Amino acid sequence: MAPLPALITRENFKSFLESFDTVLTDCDGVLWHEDRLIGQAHVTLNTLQALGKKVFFVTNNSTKSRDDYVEKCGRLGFKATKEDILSSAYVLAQYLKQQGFQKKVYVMGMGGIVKELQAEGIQSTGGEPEVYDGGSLSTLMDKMKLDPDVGAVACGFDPYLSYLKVMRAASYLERPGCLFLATNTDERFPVASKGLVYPGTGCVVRCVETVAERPATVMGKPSTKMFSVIQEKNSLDPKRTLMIGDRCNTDILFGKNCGLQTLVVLSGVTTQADLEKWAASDDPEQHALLADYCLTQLDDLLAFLDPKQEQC
Ligand SMILES: C[C@H](OP(=O)(O)O)C(=O)O
Ligand SMILES: [Mg+2]
Repeated sequence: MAPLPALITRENFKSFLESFDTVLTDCDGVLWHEDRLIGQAHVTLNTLQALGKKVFFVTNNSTKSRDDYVEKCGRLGFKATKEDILSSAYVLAQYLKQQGFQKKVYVMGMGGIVKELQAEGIQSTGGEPEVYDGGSLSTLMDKMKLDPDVGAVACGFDPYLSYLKVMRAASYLERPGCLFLATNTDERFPVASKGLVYPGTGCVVRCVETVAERPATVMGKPSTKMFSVIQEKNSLDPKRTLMIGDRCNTDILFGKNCGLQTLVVLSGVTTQADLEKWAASDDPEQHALLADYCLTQLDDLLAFLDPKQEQC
């Protein structure tokens, strides 16, 4: 057994608010679902910023560049500069920069990865559809040409996942020293409608890992790399930093791996039933998924915050 996350109430709100200086907030499932704002998440963060809290946006979503996220945040009413945004695509490009990587990257993913690599002067190939045309495997082998300059494979969310792309990635990974990087391994996107399930980046990464017979190095949450990149330009006190997320095996685990306070919201993938299952378990790995605090959704805080910052 383990204690459930504490609900934030009028009684404990003041001590909660005074316990942190910085917020790291997840995006999909906390702030928005694709392009749809979740409640008044923007008013909540803007109010916290007006109270002097520093806010960083930390997303495993590699489909967009930081510039794209600055535009999205502005459009949805959030206050964010490029320096406030950490995406898994940005962390991947920083990782290769720190490795002094000079070759080319084969990208299974979208524009976010390509743009962040370009920003660091790193060349890439891939990033577009490659569809199997029904030919024999030997025909495929004859037709497939590999780029001699590729020295790394980067797997991100790729809606054009295909047999040929997995074949290409795994073939590059046969090369001695070829790096194998993944932006994240989230199993699903936190968008559920009409009983449909939206596969996340995890299916792309696990597919290539299976064929390559080797694990990828994961850049996004729960890895602490995202926090290390923030700390290169800031000196945050982990104990006075709050991580807010909707997925416990990435966001909350990331917060715990970095020594942060953690708050889970139930507006994304995690449900109250999940929390009760993990709390009732005897498995320490399930206990590790339990956050310090819980809210149904982020803007529940507005019940205690006055958007005009007149504290109750
Ligand atoms: C859903 C997740 O994005 P995040 O919740 O980290 O913003 C992802 O892109 O797989
Ligand atoms: Mg999320």
